Amino acid sequence: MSPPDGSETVDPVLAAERAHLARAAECLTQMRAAASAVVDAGVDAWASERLGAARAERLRALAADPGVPPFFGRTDTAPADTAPADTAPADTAPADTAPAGTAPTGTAPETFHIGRRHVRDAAGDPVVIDWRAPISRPFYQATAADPQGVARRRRFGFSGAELTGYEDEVLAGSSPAHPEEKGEFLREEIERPRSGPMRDIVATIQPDQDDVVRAPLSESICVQGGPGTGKTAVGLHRAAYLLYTHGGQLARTGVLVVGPNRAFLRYIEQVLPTLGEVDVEQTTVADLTARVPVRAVDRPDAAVLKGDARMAELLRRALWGEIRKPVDSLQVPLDGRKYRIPVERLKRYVDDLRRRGRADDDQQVLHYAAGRERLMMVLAEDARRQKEEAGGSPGDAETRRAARSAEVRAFCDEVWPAQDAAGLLSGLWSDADRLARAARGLLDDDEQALLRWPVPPRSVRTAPWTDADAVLADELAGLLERTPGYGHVVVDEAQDLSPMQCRAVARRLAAGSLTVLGDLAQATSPWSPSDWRETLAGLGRPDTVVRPLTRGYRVPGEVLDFANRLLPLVAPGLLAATAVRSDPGALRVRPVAAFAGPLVDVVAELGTSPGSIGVVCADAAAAGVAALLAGAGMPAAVLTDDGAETPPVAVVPATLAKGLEFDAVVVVDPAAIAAAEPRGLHRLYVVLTRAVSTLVVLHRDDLPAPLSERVADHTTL
Ligand SMILES: Nc1ncnc2c1ncn2[C@@H]1O[C@H](COP(=O)(O)OP(=O)(O)OP(=O)(O)O)[C@@H](O)[C@H]1O
Repeated sequence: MSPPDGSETVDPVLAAERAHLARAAECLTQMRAAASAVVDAGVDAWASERLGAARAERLRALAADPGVPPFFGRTDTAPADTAPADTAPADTAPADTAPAGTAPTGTAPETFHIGRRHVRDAAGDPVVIDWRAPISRPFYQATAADPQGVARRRRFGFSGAELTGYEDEVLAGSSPAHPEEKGEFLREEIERPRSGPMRDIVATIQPDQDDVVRAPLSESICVQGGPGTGKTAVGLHRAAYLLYTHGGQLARTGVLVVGPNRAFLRYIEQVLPTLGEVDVEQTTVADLTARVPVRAVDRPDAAVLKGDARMAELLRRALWGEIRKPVDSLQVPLDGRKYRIPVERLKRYVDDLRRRGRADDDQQVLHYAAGRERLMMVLAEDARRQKEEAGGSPGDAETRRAARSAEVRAFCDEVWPAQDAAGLLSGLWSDADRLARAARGLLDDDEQALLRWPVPPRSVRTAPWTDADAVLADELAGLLERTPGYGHVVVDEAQDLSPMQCRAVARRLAAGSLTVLGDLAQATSPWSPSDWRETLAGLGRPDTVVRPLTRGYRVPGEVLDFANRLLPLVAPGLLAATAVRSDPGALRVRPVAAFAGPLVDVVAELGTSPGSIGVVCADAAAAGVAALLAGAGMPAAVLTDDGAETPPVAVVPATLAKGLEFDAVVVVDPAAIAAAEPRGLHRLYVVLTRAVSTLVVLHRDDLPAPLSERVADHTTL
């Protein structure tokens, strides 16, 4: 490590790097001034508005957060046989013109400072290279065995915006890095106390993570990774990378990030803006499918059934079953006369269109609502043909009028009635015969009974809609009309998606690609798969390659090993993640006679160290735990799923803990967490893997079997 800031000796390297930092900040200020000074002279109002929006966008992208330094790393290239000079940073070379992905060798040494965004000087020469540019890749990928043209990699340490130190790794033409230096920055970065939302990991992305981040846009990827292996971080950085690399294409089609709940979204939502990407839509499946006002909760067996893939066929039948066979001929008015279409021809028209609604490809299929419109036009065109055959020449406007005529409308209302998703679903749940027709051969009588409302609601709006109903209404909406798709979708905690939720995400995919993130060992929903095939097929990308991430960054080894004892029970055969850090004091397992006193003591003690605190307990206990801690004068409150701010001491209902992390975690009554739901051990596995620095487990009852072995080793309180 370099001398810390304020040491007696003035390190010339540090001084030179600080000068470069100041220069980069100055150049960024100039870039911002130049962007805001552009005027839209000589353009019309529309173009001016567009340019204004583009400029605002560019200004937002350039807005420097004073806490975020313009660069975090540097690579020095050198001719293959030349050792790097340990001197001040040379002026950066025109890095953008270097060959993609490799630093040049056999040429004069070059220096590239790597930062969150590109910074150039007044002459247009790069001062900082965007981390996503091809030339930045060796910063993440180079090793002593494969230096990729990099002679030395330098990582910078900051305190706020002030550059306080650096760590060098000599890669080419020399021995590997000094062992005591390598990895220090990674450890410090991980252990920096959390005081708010999730941070980006752009300075320390690891090679296996970088492979996922930079995979081509055309490639759909499924990342299976144990707790804290960086799946969420990698998915978000991939979104940022793709937007940088395929900006034009993705600006049109968009990128969507789907997370499990609003508490999780709130935790991750700042990562992409910090990386300069403000236009990514981040949402939950519930918000994506909010087609009906949810005001009720399904019985567990009903929820399971409503998430089942059979529901897709049931709904398809229910909707297309609304179409009736024409029973009589039709008179279509055109230009003052009526033209008769015989019933056989009407049947053929309807059948042809109905067949086109069966195609599997959502992009090719004729959607129900479009089919109705099409039928109106087909009928009007039939009349037009008849008139032409009789020597007339009706125009387009007349034909369109015929398509809208009362006669044609009445016919379509009868034969191909207009539908809306909520109304149709309400009809199914209220009308046993209608449901039975759609469910024939798919669901037995008991299953149908599970779906029906005991009392028909007074109106569609006030019906007892549930989350699972919303997903079904979204499926129907997707049959009625084409759902707009995104160019790339990142879906997190995907192991929990029901088959019907998978379909809802797949509908948003259009022709785009997918990044699926998840961990089968953390699967807590009733649909949880034992391998990824089913989920990937449900998401419409069955050929997606599954890539493992196995290095655990969040959780210290002692804690991860403890939680991993559950793995043979929760996910037999799954490769366990191994922690990159170890801390013998990180795990404390403490048997207690009652929770109240020890809990208050432990939280008070943890509160003396900086960082976030999460107290995780069974959902039913959360209010009581929060009241207890608040009563003892602590800033504790229950974490909610409405996206509200996380309290300083967050009392986390176990079912909300997924995806979250805290510097210190207290797990209260693990036996109650495990007993609270059918996949309670999976939930416990999630809960035990949320701590970055310290995990305290308070238990009154025996711990689940694999956890109680040798547990005395960790009983330190
Ligand atoms: N390369 C890295 N450098 C620094 N920190 C990292 C790195 N990779 C992951 N982390 C940190 O480790 C923690 C866990 O990452 P993340 O939440 O993305 O993991 P995950 O695999 O999604 O976990 P889980 O499945 O348990 O929710 C985060 O604080 C993240 O910032």
